[in-house]
Amino acid sequence: MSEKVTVGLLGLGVVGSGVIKLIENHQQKLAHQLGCNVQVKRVLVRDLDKSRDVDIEEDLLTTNPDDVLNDPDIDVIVEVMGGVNEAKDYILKAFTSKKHVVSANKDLVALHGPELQDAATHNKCDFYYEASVAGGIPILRGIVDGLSSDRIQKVMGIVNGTTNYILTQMDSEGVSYENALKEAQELGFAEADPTSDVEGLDAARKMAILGRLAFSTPVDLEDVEVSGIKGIELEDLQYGDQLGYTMKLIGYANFDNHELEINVQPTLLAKSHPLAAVKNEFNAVYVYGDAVGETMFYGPGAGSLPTATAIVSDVVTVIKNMRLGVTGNQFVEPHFKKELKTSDKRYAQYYVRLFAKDEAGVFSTISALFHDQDISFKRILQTPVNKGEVAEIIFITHQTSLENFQQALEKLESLDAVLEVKSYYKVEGDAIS
Ligand SMILES: NC(=O)C1=CN([C@@H]2O[C@H](COP(=O)(O)OP(=O)(O)OC[C@H]3O[C@@H](n4cnc5c(N)ncnc54)[C@H](OP(=O)(O)O)[C@@H]3O)[C@@H](O)[C@H]2O)C=CC1
Ligand SMILES: N[C@@H](CC=O)C(=O)O
Repeated sequence: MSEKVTVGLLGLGVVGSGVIKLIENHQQKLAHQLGCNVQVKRVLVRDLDKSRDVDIEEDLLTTNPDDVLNDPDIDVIVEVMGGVNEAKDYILKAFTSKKHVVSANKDLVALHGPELQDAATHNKCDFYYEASVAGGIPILRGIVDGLSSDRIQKVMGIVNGTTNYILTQMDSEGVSYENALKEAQELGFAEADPTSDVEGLDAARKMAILGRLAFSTPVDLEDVEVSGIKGIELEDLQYGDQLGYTMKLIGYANFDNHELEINVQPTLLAKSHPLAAVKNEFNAVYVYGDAVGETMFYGPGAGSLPTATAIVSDVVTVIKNMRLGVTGNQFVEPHFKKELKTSDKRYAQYYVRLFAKDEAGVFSTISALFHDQDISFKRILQTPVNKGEVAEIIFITHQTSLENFQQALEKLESLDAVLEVKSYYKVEGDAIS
């Protein structure tokens, strides 16, 4: 193998700048472990005149993708431009030109990962995308290599740094939702359009990728039920806190008997739960395997250098494969068929907050209604508001099927005494009361 391996970069934003810095700053270590230098040869950007967060020779930059994709000297393409269609085209072109690809693009991998993998295999190229899930945490390697001998049953994670940052800032610093989001954007955690962060879609994409790899089953993005953090009110965080819970946007995937439950939703976690301690832009993924039991992977889930670490580590793997004359990937050939779990088989506890007329017997009516659905309450708070005319009632249920909970909720909303069901969230773990 030659004395240097050349990289073509597609994108020089938050992550791309980190890749340049990391390759430069760790050149000695990289050369030592690889026996060759790693050099970035061309960089695709949209705007040549934009000021950059990194020192880079001007003539490395280009707005013509062919300058990168058709350069015969470039061995590895690093795609950190984001978006779906153009990025997909460029990656397919790279494979056709027999170039290996490393990508951070979860939007693309969640939607077209299997197709891109097929193209990579067909062209005998590597395709790695560690940075697409949980930024700097080597979770895909952890699952595909570290736990390859085990049968993974459950994956639960905080996989979006932006929403975790917002919830932490709202909860512990009393910062408003809008200001916390602005800070997350300024710090470079949020996507170019942060809607996908706050509406849970970014986390859903990561859960689709995790689900595929953890359970060796095909998981489509549409399989993931999603709700985001937009509607969460400060009151829910405060009542949650009072009851011993912390609000987190949780990605949840469970696979047993070929039945898959996979979703992303705001969840009240018992403060004793290991994921409850994960703050700000940090991510953590909890993996439960048949043999290993509980494991947790923790670290920065977004940001320039943490994400660059995952990317450059993928580049190192590619170069090691080149040296060995083999190709590799993060892919696990799906060998289990799956059905999505129906609501009668999905069990959880729930938090409900509602306003009701503050009249005699109202709470026993509500409790009887839930009892009829086989649901009992484990914690209750009741506060008079509006000079005692209205009661704000908060309760947490014991475990119930989603089907029973949804039916109870529907009946609750039609009760005369109930003025408004304000919010309801899944609850995970047991708070110490
Ligand atoms: N930010 C983060 O913490 C993380 C991001 N990711 C993923 O990494 C990828 C990059 O994210 P990030 O660095 O934050 O994004 P940025 O928006 O900061 O950077 C995107 C870069 O790509 C260039 N670019 C975008 N579209 C085109 C195009 N059509 N043609 C040429 N150049 C283009 C932009 O050029 P120009 O600068 O000229 O505008 C810019 O340099 C995304 O897929 C993201 O989801 C993954 C993990 C963490
Ligand atoms: N916007 C994403 C960036 C990393 O994937 C996040 O906030 O986690």
